[in-house]
Amino acid sequence: MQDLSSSDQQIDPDATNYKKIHPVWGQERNDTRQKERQLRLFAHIFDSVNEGIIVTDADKNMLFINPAFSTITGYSANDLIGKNLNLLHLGLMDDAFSQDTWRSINETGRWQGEMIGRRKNDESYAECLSISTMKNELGEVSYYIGVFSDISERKAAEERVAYVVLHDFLTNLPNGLLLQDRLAQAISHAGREKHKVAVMCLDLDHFKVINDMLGHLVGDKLLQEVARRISSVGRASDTVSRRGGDEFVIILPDLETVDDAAVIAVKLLNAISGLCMIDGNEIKITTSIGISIFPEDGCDGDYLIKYADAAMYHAKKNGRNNYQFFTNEMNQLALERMSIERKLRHAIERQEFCLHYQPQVDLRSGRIIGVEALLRWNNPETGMISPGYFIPIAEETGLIIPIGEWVLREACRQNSEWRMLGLPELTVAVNLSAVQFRQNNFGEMIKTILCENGLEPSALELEITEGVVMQNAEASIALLLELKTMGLKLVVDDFGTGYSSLSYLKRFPIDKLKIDQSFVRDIIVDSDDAVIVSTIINMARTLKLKVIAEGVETAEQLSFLKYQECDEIQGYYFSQPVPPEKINSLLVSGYKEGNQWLYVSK
Ligand SMILES: Nc1nc2c(ncn2[C@@H]2O[C@@H]3COP(=O)(O)O[C@H]4[C@@H](O)[C@H](n5cnc6c(=O)[nH]c(N)nc65)O[C@@H]4COP(=O)(O)O[C@H]3[C@H]2O)c(=O)[nH]1
Repeated sequence: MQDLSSSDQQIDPDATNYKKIHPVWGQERNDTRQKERQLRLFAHIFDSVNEGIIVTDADKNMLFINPAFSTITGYSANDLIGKNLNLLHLGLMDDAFSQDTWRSINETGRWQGEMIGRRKNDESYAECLSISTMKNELGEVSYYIGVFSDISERKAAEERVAYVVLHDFLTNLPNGLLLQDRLAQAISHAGREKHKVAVMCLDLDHFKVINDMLGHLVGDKLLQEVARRISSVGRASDTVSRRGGDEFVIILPDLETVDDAAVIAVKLLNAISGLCMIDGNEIKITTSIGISIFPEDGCDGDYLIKYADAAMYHAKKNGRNNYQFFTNEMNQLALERMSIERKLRHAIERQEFCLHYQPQVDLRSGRIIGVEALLRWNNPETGMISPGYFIPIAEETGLIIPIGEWVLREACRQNSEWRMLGLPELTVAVNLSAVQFRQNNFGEMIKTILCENGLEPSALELEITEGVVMQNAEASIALLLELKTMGLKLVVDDFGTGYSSLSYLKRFPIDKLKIDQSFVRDIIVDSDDAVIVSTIINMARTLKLKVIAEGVETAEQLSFLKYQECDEIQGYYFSQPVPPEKINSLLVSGYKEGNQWLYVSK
């Protein structure tokens, strides 16, 4: 114990003799010895604990410190004794603390809390401190006793955890959780100051394609570079956060006018759209931005983000690389989507779905050799709803899983019914969404459905769009192989719109390419499209794949495709998608009016 008041201790020379001669004094001597032992024990505790201990007099002049105090703070007893406490704990002695806390310590006799201390080398540290008083017989404070531990490491660990919980690991930007908190603060502050807050949702254009083509490592570096560019625009008080994927949300607090947000949006578009060099790849990226404004569009943070998201969606539809402010019309669209989603949840059980079938014709024989099943939704309140509208909603909400299974089951049931009627054998092609394609046990489900309907696998063709197959090409190859091994036929749909490389095409275990109708539409008037179509046909031939052209509407388109030796066609020229009973008659009579093109099935 470092006793700094230099109190002297008297040592008893022979306690035993004393006790023999003066029994009462002997008792007193015993008590004194016990007290001495106790004192030594307390001194030992004082010296050996890990907590720092400091004792001051009533004027806060330091009297004692223990060794742990020196270890933690770096101060020796000589540095401190006789000096005032304010030398050490600036926080402890500042105005606010002294007024409130010292009063409370004097009244209640104790206080505990966390504060920042300062070591001798001027480094600050976090400590957990408790102060108690020792009073005299008159109730006046004689000593203050402070006991504290250094909690800097624990605090740093807590701060690290809090940081990880609130930040995005890839870009170190605030994540969605911190964003919500900052947005709530920005709204309440702007509400008081009668200012505006802008919420911006940014989504990179075609990021998925870059990620797929150049790999995730490049994709990640690109996101880091974009995060850096976004953060370089605007003020320090703005919050730039990453919500996941290639989506960023920015909060601009305390704006005077809506125009200020437009100015920042333009700066962001420019900042992001410069060329990026990543691992030797020159990448040009653009972004689409949606903006909502507090208080004009609403006062609820979640809604403001949703509205900015809806506006961003609009910017994408508007040709990308632009910004859009949220409007009530967009709100209307968002509400409409929500209502469709609600209705879609009950469409299967309410038997509102049916399939129409569009014939696929072999150009050499002129026969219908297959049909494509196309989903139709007839809702009693809204009437017919186009699959182009509701399928994306079903995909986003996951409803495509039960709906897709219903389509597969119904298409196989219908095919089996046609065969039982003795009609020519057809393959039925069914469209698959990305979510279905990557669904667990998808192969098993198809096996069960085929088995239930007594169909061999070659009676079913699965159409998967080029974009879906290329999303994760290596994983797609494995999935396609599994389906191919089962004996199913596989078609790459909308071919030409994606970014398939020849090397991948060679490795995909597919049977057929379906040329997207956007190329077929203009083959007669647009020489570029004509070249694309004839190239795809030649490439398919080289790779020993069949090729089908969709969206054939005119005799001229048909002649061109025949001349290019395309294998199959599908389109309004021969037939629109029709209910199944119409297919029965087409299979039997199989002709097109005007006799320009005559098909017979048998
Ligand atoms: N202008 C023109 N259009 C033609 C012609 N021939 C066929 N079409 C239309 O083109 C679309 C072809 O289907 P898709 O590209 O797979 O595109 C489909 C497909 O992506 C999706 N879809 C339809 N049914 C299903 C389904 O059961 N599951 C999934 N996942 N998607 C489906 O919805 C999309 C739109 O389907 P639909 O509205 O039925 O539209 C169909 C069809 O009616 C033509 O000569 N000219």
